[in-house]
Amino acid sequence: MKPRIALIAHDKKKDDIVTLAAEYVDFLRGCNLMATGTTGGRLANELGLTIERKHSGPFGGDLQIGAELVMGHIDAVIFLRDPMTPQPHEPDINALVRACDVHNVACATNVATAHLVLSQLRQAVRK
Ligand SMILES: O=C(CO)COP(=O)(O)O
Repeated sequence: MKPRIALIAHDKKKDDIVTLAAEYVDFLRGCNLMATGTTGGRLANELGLTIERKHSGPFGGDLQIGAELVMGHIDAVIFLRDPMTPQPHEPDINALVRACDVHNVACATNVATAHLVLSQLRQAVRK
């Protein structure tokens, strides 16, 4: 079965998520991808990935992805948060990360962990 991966990045981390996704683009093309609105737009436009785009994060996109996760529709979350900038929708961000912990879904919140998660998933698909 195709891995189902959610991709999210705060504004100052969007270049990082595009760079990260570019490194795994062949693998990601074979996944079912979901993203918050602006992140998904960049990944689609710049890498040609097919992604189900939810609302932008501050408008409920994190919550929409959280709801999908709670329903068992997501295998891993790559969520490059910006720890240096306050976000207006901090409760939504915390809700999504908490839902990952409640449901034991892998959640990478920085690039180093994202590499570990993506390379492991890619390896599992190759087997
Ligand atoms: O704010 C976000 C996550 O909390 C990301 O939303 P966008 O991808 O729409 O910028």
